[in-house]
Amino acid sequence: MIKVVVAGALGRMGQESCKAVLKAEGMELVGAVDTREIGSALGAHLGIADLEIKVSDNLEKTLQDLKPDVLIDFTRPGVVQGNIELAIKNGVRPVVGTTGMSSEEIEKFRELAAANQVGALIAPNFTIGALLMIKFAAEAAKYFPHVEIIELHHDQKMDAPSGTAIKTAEAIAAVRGNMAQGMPSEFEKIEGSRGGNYEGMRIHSVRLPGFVAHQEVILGGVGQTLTIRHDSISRESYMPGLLLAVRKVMSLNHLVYGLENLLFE
Ligand SMILES: NC(=O)C1=CN([C@@H]2O[C@H](COP(=O)(O)OP(=O)(O)OC[C@H]3O[C@@H](n4cnc5c(N)ncnc54)[C@H](OP(=O)(O)O)[C@@H]3O)[C@@H](O)[C@H]2O)C=CC1
Ligand SMILES: O=C(O)C1=N[C@H](C(=O)O)C[C@H](O)C1
Repeated sequence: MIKVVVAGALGRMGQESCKAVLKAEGMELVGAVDTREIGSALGAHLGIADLEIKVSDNLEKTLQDLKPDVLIDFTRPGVVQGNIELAIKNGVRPVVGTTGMSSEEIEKFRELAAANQVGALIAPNFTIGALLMIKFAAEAAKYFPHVEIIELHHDQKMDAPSGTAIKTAEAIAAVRGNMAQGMPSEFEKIEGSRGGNYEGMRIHSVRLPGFVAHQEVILGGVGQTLTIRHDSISRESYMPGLLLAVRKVMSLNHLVYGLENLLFE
C-alpha cells in the first residue's frame, strides 16, 4: 500500500485528489492538511460518512506521525516551497501540482532531492491532453517558429502565466531558441497588451469565471496558422495522471520536473 497525505486537501484540487486516492487500488489516504476547518472530519467535506481522517494544519507533525510514502501538494505559491522541503527532509516523496515556483526554486529542490536520495515530481499539468499539446507544439515549432500562447483559467487562479504555459514555452524555446517576433518597432498603447515575453514568445493570460483550464498554442507561418488547443472541463481530468505520478515516484530517487518525463519514457 502506498500511504498518501494530501496538502491543500480542502481546496478544489485537494478534494478531487483525496477522492481519487481513496478509490485507487494499492493506495491509502492516511492524512489531510489544510488551513481551514482544522479538526473537522475530511469525510464531511467529501460527502463520505465513515471516513476517520481529520483535517490538520500541521504538515510537519502529520508527516512525522503518519510516515506516509507520498505527499500530494495542491496548496498555493509561497506555501508549496516549505512543504516540498519538509517532505524531502522527512524522507517523504512530494508529488507537486502547485504552480508558481521559479526555475531557481525547482533547481534547488532538485539538489535537495538528490542529496537526500528522495524521489520527487513537480508537474505543472497532470492531464495527458495538455502534455500532448506541449509535445505537438514543440514538434510544430520546428516548422512554425513564430508562436503565441493564450492560456485561459478560472478567476480564482493566483499565478500568471500558468505553469502549463511556462512549460509549453520552455519546450518550444528548447526547439527554436530565443527569437524576436513581430515588428521591432511595435509599441504598446496600453501596457501589457502584447502579453508576457518568454524568449521572444508572447504569453497571454485570461482570467474569467466559467473557465476551468484551457490553452491555445497558435503557430504562424506565411499565409497559414496552426492552432493546438487543450481544454480541461473538469478537475477529474487531472486524476489519472496524478495517480500514475504517485505510483511512479515510488521508484525514483531524484526530482523530475514534468510528468511527460515519466509518461513518454
Ligand atoms: N498540476 C496540475 O495539473 C494542476 C495544478 N493546479 C495548481 O494547484 C494549486 C491549487 O489549485 P486549487 O486547488 O485550484 O486551489 P485552491 O485555492 O482551491 O486550494 C488550495 C488549498 O490549499 C490550502 N492552503 C493554503 N495554504 C496552506 C498551507 N500552508 N497548508 C495547507 N494547505 C494550505 C488553501 O486554504 P485557504 O483557502 O485557506 O488558503 C486551499 O484549501 C494551484 O497552484 C494551481 O495552479 C491546479 C490544477 C491542476
Ligand atoms: O490553477 C489551475 O486551475 C491550474 N493550474 C495549472 C497551471 O498553472 O498550469 C494547471 C492547470 O492549468 C490548472
